[in-house]
Amino acid sequence: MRIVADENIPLLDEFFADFGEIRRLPGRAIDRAALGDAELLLVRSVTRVDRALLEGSRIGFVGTCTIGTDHLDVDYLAEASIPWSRAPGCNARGVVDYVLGSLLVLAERLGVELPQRTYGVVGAGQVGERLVGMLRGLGWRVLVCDPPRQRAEGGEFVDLQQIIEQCDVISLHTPLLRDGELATRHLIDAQRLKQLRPGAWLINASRGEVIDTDALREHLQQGADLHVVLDVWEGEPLVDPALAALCHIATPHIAGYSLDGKLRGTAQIYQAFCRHRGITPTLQLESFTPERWLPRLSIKAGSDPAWVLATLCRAVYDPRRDDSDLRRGLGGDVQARKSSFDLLRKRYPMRREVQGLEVELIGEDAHLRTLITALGARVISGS
Ligand SMILES: NC(=O)c1ccc[n+]([C@@H]2O[C@H](COP(=O)([O-])OP(=O)(O)OC[C@H]3O[C@@H](n4cnc5c(N)ncnc54)[C@H](O)[C@@H]3O)[C@@H](O)[C@H]2O)c1
Ligand SMILES: O=C(O)[C@H](O)[C@H](O)COP(=O)(O)O
Repeated sequence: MRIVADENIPLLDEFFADFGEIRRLPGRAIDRAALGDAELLLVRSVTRVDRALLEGSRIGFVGTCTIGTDHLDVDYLAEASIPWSRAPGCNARGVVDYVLGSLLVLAERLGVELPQRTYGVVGAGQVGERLVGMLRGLGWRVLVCDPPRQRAEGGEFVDLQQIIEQCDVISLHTPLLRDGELATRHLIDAQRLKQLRPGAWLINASRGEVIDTDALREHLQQGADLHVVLDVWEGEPLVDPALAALCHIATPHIAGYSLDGKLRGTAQIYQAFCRHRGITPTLQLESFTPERWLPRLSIKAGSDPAWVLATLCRAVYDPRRDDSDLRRGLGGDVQARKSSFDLLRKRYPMRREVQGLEVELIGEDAHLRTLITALGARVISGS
């Protein structure tokens, strides 16, 4: 069997070489001609998988090693009876680390106490739910908007208008849905931007199109009292330099780019393909996951909780590095800027997740134990 795969999928040989010959290509270069007589297509989010790509091909299974599926024409895949799979939740924790890292940067820059703010999470699936759990675990006030879940479960959800009116920090975690009653394209539009609370923070690590970014740029250019973090952009890989200049943090769609998240994505698609073939999976992700360069930290009971929060998060990830890398690439012509965006993603340095970090707590401190646990790190009692 021949396999065509995005070259940015890690562990391709380890998980898929036994199934056939793998042709690796930049995701944006995978077209009908490149598929040839391949039967298995493995993509990430930058390959549009639709009729134009697949009609007349021999592709019998599509796996996307991502959470998002807006690059797949799932109606066409159903019509053509081509099974497909995605990797739910694979990099959700990385996105949570990104949001937390961004909150720390904004708090420091603006001189704000994070526990005093009201947080609004829009979309409470794999990413949003983890974020809500962490923020509430820290004892912070969080409102959650997720109409599909609200309909299915009832419970304590609010609508988007309440989030806009009551929250100081809004973090977007919906899928990109272009049509229908629940469409999320331009969910945050010019009108909603104007309704945000003065001094609000707006974080988007979902998909660029969830915000009307022309409206956002104009709003910021008019001097709006709004602080913005953008990981995702309308028109990627092209970033609007004028908008980036007005953001506190601007990054090249890497919120979920922890090594753990990427490896999980490949492993989940391997498992899905095994199921599709009726094969029992034999490979385990753990055998391919490298040791962490920083497996453990020690924290003394009685330490300042704000210091502990920042220390644990930044021991693992600080979005300012990615922000600075993106900004360096915004000066050239359109082609150079697109290449820079893609290159930053292709050569992304190894980053682990806060989850999995071991923290030795020296002495007993119930408050710090709760805080460390809320972050997803593992507390080990020290003497
Ligand atoms: N920047 C990154 O690196 C990165 C990484 C992972 C995921 N993402 C994006 O984040 C999105 C969310 O990821 P996830 O794993 O939580 O997805 P998910 O499918 O688990 O959850 C999405 C949630 O959004 C809710 N939702 C749908 N329409 C909504 C609406 N109109 N308003 C409010 N909520 C709505 C759904 O009910 C669901 O609970 C993905 O679809 C992907 O596009 C980005
Ligand atoms: O949907 C996802 O899983 C993320 O947005 C993912 O991290 C995107 O990364 P890409 O597939 O573009 O490498």
